[in-house]
Amino acid sequence: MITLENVSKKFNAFQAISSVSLHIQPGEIHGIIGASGAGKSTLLRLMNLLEIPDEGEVTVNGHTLTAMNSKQLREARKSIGMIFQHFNLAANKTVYGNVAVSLELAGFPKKQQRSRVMECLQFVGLEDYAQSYPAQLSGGQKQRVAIARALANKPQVLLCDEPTSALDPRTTAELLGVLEEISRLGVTIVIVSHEMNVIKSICSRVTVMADGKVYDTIERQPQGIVKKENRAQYFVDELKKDGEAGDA
Ligand SMILES: Nc1ncnc2c1ncn2[C@@H]1O[C@H](COP(=O)(O)OP(=O)(O)OP(=O)(O)O)[C@@H](O)[C@H]1O
Repeated sequence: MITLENVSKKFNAFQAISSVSLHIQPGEIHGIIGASGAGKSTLLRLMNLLEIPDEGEVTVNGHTLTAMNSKQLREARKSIGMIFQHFNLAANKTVYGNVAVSLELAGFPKKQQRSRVMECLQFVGLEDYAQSYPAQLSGGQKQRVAIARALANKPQVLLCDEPTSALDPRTTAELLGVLEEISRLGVTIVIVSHEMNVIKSICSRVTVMADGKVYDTIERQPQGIVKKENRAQYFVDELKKDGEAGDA
């Protein structure tokens, strides 16, 4: 679904990505993990050409993005959604407006916009918040709006850059559940995270990055998402665990 062939990227003299080749299969949830500065976010941004590689080829769903002109690239990007750590919502637009704008930019037929926006908000459980503004929402709800926006154009690929890093553990688990549902729709998901529990819970293949290179790619059985019904108890349980480790 996504193929990088010998992709490199420099920022001034700094080699952020060095000749990376990677193949992400259709329908998988692929994790990218590594130390801070290893090049994870840059690698993700190379997959939709938010960063233009200095060398190498990027192909998504059979289309070589690196061979496209800007008009062709705009068209190809409709099939690639993206979400970010800090949600990147427009503060002056309602929840509805934030989702609608991605349809407008993509030239989606006006008459069908309303039903598509509401369908996406329903998918993420926010249909009652259509007229709210981002400032009125929790972090988890904001990320759901960002997901609804990313899904509006029915992408085949969803790129996620540290999607849960600003969220508490319970909200993280709920968000990962939403990503699993999206995966079940057949969308290929790539998720950059420095949180090992996030990667372990939903990823079936994981690329470990180090110094701008692929250190290894691991196939694994996702552990599943541990959902805690009682948010306060989650914190108590975690703190007690730490105490036990200290006593040992
Ligand atoms: N636009 C940019 N201009 C200059 N340097 C950059 C730019 N973007 C990234 N870098 C540098 O490239 C390296 C890789 O950055 P990247 O954000 O991809 O790493 P990361 O593994 O995602 O790190 P983190 O987990 O801290 O977000 C870092 O040293 C970073 O400072």
